Amino acid sequence: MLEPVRENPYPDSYVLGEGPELHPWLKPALPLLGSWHGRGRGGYPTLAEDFRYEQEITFGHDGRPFLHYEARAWLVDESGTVVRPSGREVGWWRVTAEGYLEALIAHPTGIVETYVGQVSGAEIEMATEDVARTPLAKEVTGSRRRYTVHDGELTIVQELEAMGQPMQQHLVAQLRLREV
Ligand code: HEM
Repeated sequence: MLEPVRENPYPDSYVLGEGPELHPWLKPALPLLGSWHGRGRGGYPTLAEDFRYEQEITFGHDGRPFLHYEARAWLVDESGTVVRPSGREVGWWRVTAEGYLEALIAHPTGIVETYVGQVSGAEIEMATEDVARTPLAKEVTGSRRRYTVHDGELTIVQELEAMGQPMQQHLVAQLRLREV
């Protein structure tokens, strides 16, 4: 018989003041903490049509100087009716005292991106250092992201260099913090 195992003593926290104390290096990224929910629009020159989506994003921490990140999106039509699941990604955002940021983001589409960027005030900018792809993945060669928190709203603009196209916008979304 196996000994009973205790509960994980280091659960992630998504709310400031609950769970482990926030690592001081994460202070610049503090506005991101929590669970966000909102809507976006996207398109790309290789696609026949633009699209709309809804998205939920969570940023949590376990007291160490990195954020656990997860984002899930699903397509909706013009009237807001749910169409099907879409982009999904998980990762780690590593932040230093100076607000330097390194992120690792993995996609179920066979792509892993590493980013470097900067957290300054309520704005985060990052660009890919590397994009690794499995043999079946689509050709993505680079990406840039900007996250801005203003008046309780998180705006995300994402540019993509893929399918032989130059870097240009694929996604823009606005989200609000959701109580957990
Ligand atoms: C909110 C997240 C995202 C949503 C809602 C989204 C949505 C879409 C949609 C609807 C398409 C058209 C094909 C289809 O119907 O599935 C598409 C294509 C594509 N997306 Fe995204 N996407 C997201 C994130 C990403 C990310 C993070 C990347 C890169 C890592 C990416 C790269 C691509 C590529 C390469 C294509 C294919 C273009 C082509 O086949 O010509 N997408 N996306």
